[in-house]
Order: sequence, then structure tokens, then C-alpha cells
Amino acid sequence: MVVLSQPPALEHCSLIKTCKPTCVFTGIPVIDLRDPEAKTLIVKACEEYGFFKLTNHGVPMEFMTRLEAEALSFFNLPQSDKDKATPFGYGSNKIGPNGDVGWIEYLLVNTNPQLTSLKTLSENFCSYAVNDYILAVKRLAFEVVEIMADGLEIEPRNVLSRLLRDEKSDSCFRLNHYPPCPQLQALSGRNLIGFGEHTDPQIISILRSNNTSGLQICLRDRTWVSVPPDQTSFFISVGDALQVMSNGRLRSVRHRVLTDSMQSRVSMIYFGGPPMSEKIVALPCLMAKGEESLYKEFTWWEYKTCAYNSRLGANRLGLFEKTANASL
Ligand SMILES: C=C1C[C@]23C[C@@]1(O)CC[C@H]2[C@@]12CC[C@H](O)[C@@](C)(C(=O)O1)[C@H]2[C@@H]3C(=O)O
Ligand SMILES: O=C(O)CCC(=O)C(=O)O
Ligand SMILES: [Fe+2]
Repeated sequence: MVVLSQPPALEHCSLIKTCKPTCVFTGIPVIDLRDPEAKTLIVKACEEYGFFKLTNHGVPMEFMTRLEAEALSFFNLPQSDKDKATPFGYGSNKIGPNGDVGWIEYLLVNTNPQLTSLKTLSENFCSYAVNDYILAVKRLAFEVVEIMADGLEIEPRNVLSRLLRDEKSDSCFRLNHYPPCPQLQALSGRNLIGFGEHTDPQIISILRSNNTSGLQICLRDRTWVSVPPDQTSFFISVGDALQVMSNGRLRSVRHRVLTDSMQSRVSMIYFGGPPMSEKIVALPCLMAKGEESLYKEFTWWEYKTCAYNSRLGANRLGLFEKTANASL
């Protein structure tokens, strides 16, 4: 069992009471990337849930297991060694700059090769496994958004993928480790927040985790459901930027992670974002005649700045709605 060398005091983390055990949801769309119907199924899943599971994705399992093993050997280092990696993206218990906390430690880096963070991380902590993995998952993200463009019948089909492929794309990569919390067993009916509820700000997020549960998504009727883990597949989430570019047709999914009392969870997520200067607006080819854009115009830099000035669970997009509906 993996335990944080300096576990955060439980009272500093958010305990939530769930009235009834959250149901394990069997309705999450499962899409085989090689299915000829994939383009239609992906659009349907992103409209209904903003979330789906992707199988037959072509990323070798060994890329995932190698990175998972390297991540665990890093997270198992003494706390004093991990703290030395703070300038390279290591963090624990605190999520973002505005007071959010969670039962988590992580490595968070920008994937832009022109920036040094990923290079430093791979040279010092995760060797080549992180580079192989990120390269493969980026290619997968490009393919998924191209198939999505086909399903939306928008042209050219690289209208979304060009933003992720751009050398200035502001994409990032995160390795999360949620240690188990055995004290939870004594607090029946209470759950510990590993990563509080939020939507991802970018265009698309590609998540892979080990076989430990914890991820939950919020359905349209606002009920929270648990996502059954599957270490061989990817879970894809629509981000806020894609919600805006599709003028609300595809919806960014609210999600969170609850801590397991006995098993540690390791997740690895690629967040595909546009270049900083990119204007995030509804794609004209997706707008019906006379349809009004739901959001004010903004650049990714403006949205990201707003995200980093907000609490994790804030309704950030609300600030940019034409009929403002903000709650920060
Ligand atoms: C509380 C925060 C953490 C976050 C930046 C923010 O101010 C609001 C958005 C958060 C989020 C959620 C998705 C990703 O994990 C993340 C890296 C991102 O781009 O936006 C995190 C940010 C973070 O952990 O720095
Ligand atoms: O760790 C997970 O499974 C999800 C984490 C998450 O939502 C995030 O890092 O944005
Ligand atoms: Fe997230």
C-alpha cells in the first residue's frame, strides 16, 4: 500500500457526506475508435454527457503501465525528495492558487516542447516513459477531434486539431496520485475529496487511470455517478473551450474524484488546449442561420487567466455568457 510520507491532516481536506452510496453508472458511452459509426457516436456522447470511454485506441498498453510504474516510484520517494520537484510541477494537497485542497499529490507540466518543464520532468523524474506516452496520447487527441469534426460535419476536418497541433498550443499533462485513506472506514457515509468538482477549461481531456475507482461525473439531472475504472481504455472529456466553439452543443462535463479508503489511484491526463492568442468563438460552420453566439468573444489567454483567478468548482463559463450567470 502506498501512503503519503507526510499525510495531510484530514480536517484540512474536504469531507463530503453522500446521503446514499453514489451509483456505479453503467450508461457511460463506450466507443470503439475503429467503429465506422464512431464519428456519430462521439458527437452523441459529447452532446449528452460531455464524456465517453474510448476503446481500441491503438496506444500500446506498455506505454501506460511503464509511466504508471515510474510515477509510483516517484510518488513513493520521501516527501523531502518530492518537494525538490516543486519547481518542476510537483504539488500536494493544494490544487491551483486559490485555496482549493484535495487528498492528492501530482506533477503538472506544460507539454509545449519549447518550454522547459516537460524536458526537466523527463530528465529528472520519469525518463523516457513520459515522452513516449505524451506523444502517443497527443496523436490520439488529434485523431479524436478530427473524427469529432467529421461527426459534426464541419470542414476542414482539422479545424479543432490544428489548435492542438500548433507548436504554441497551450496543452498540459498531469500525473495525479490519490493515496488511500484508511481512516475513512471509521467515518461511514462520508467521502474524502481527492479532486473537487470542476470542468476542465481546455478543448479536450484524455484520461487514463489504474483500476482504482473514484472518478465521478455529474449528469444533466445533476446526479453524481461513479465511473467504473478501466485501465486499458481512455476516458475523454469535453472542456469549456469546446463547449464555446460548439456554441453549447457539446457540453463540458463536471467531474470530481473521491478517495478510496484502501487503494491508491493513479491517473494521467493530457489537456489539449489552443494557443494563448487564439480567439475562442463559436465555429461559424456549426451555427444555424440566424443563430446567436451564446458567449462573448475571448482569447484562450483571457479564459485561462480567469480560470486561474477562480476557485476550482466555479462556473467559469458563466462569466462569458451573453446573459451573465457567474458564480466564482
Ligand atoms: C483551482 C484551480 C486549479 C486549476 C486552475 C484553477 O484555478 C481552476 C481550474 C483548475 C484546472 C482543472 C483542470 C486541470 O486539472 C488544470 C490543470 C486546469 O487547466 O484547470 C487545473 C488547474 C490547476 O490545477 O492548476
Ligand atoms: O484524476 C482524475 O481521475 C481526474 C483529475 C482531474 O479531473 C483533473 O486533473 O483535472
Ligand atoms: Fe478535470
